[in-house]
Amino acid sequence: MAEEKLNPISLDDFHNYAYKHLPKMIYEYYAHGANNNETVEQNLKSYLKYRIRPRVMRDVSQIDTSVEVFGHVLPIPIGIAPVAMQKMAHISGEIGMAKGATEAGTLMIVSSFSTTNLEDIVRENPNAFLMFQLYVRELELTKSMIKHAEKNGFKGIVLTVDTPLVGKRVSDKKNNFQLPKSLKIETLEPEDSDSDSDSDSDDDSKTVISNVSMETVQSETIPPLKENTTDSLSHDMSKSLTWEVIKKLKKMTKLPILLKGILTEEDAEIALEFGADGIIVSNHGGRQLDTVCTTLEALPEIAKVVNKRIPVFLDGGIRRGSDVFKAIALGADAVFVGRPAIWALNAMGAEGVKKMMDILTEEFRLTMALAGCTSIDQITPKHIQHKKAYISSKL
Ligand SMILES: Cc1cc2nc3c(=O)[nH]c(=O)nc-3n(C[C@H](O)[C@H](O)[C@H](O)COP(=O)(O)O)c2cc1C
Ligand SMILES: CCCCC(=O)C(=O)O
Repeated sequence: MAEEKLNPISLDDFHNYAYKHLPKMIYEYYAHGANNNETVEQNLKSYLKYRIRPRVMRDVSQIDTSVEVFGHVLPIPIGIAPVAMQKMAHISGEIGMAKGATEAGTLMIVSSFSTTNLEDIVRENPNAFLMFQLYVRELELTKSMIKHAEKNGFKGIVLTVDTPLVGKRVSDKKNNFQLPKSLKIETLEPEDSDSDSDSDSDDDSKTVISNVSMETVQSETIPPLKENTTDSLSHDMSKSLTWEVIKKLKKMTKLPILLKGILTEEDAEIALEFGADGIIVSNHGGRQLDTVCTTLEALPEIAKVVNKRIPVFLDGGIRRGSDVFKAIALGADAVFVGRPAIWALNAMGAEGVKKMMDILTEEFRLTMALAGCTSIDQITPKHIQHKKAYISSKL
């Protein structure tokens, strides 16, 4: 019997679909996090700890949800976070994701674990607004990945700073997670041509970008690349990153460099000192260190210390328009979604991604209207309150 076409009303509908249709190993790779999944759950729950303080009688007949991000006006303050290996979710993979994002008019960050090469993503989506997520590896490969992104018109480099080692992914170990053999990480091949590897004469091709020699890294009990487990796929990611890397990256590219995975005001301050162009407050969707603070909890101290000097974004647990509203009220310039985009891609390909963004946008627009805000800059900390403030000590 032909299956009925999904008619999603909320983001949960895409998730339910993916839960039913994806093989367990793939579903759990996408859905789960590190250790007990505590942070995965708390990321979601933290939005419910805040109540909206709506203002009324404000003529909300016209609502402007647009926002400017690095000189690009986006119709909505919601982009797509980098998620690895998207062809496991849908045959169209990163091409379908970029198509859905572009049709929604928004930005997609392509993972450096992309199962589609950058040329193909861009050829199929010439108008896409794309940034490239970087895991630092050996110097020449890192440089070549950045040049490759530049050559393909990417508009920013998103350096992930929370993954010197991959978190303990219990489900992946139980399921013996492997990228299916028919798929490949397409972004890890060094450029065959014009990587201007000899442009910086002080570079040593044997060095990882962060002081440790590649030979040292190889000798640190790194398993040979026989399998496509997350551990083997990540075997050459730098474990010795320090802040100095930002200076090195800035010499390699003029593109804005955003740091993804900042959770404290101390690190936000250092990020500014080292010239970061943007911060993404992220705990990697709960996949790295379990029981860290949720991103909504971390946001206010970071927004305060940054004080609008560079944009501050947030990802983690955004599932409803009211979540977007709360993150903006606490200081985010815009937010990103990870898993919801994967579930939507799985259910309906590019069309699903566009539909998911439309649903989230409509919920966000409605939240703005019912809270009395007609533009993003009208959303302030006064529009939300921690629920504790409403609960008397007797309750
Ligand atoms: C399956 C999966 C793969 C991910 N892959 C990457 C990645 O390659 N690089 C990265 O920086 N973050 C990666 N992330 C983290 C996301 O960019 C983002 O921080 C997180 O998914 C946000 O939480 P959400 O899924 O609740 O929206 C991944 C997340 C998931 C769920
Ligand atoms: C080795 C990491 C793989 C991609 C990733 O960042 C994730 O699965 O969270």
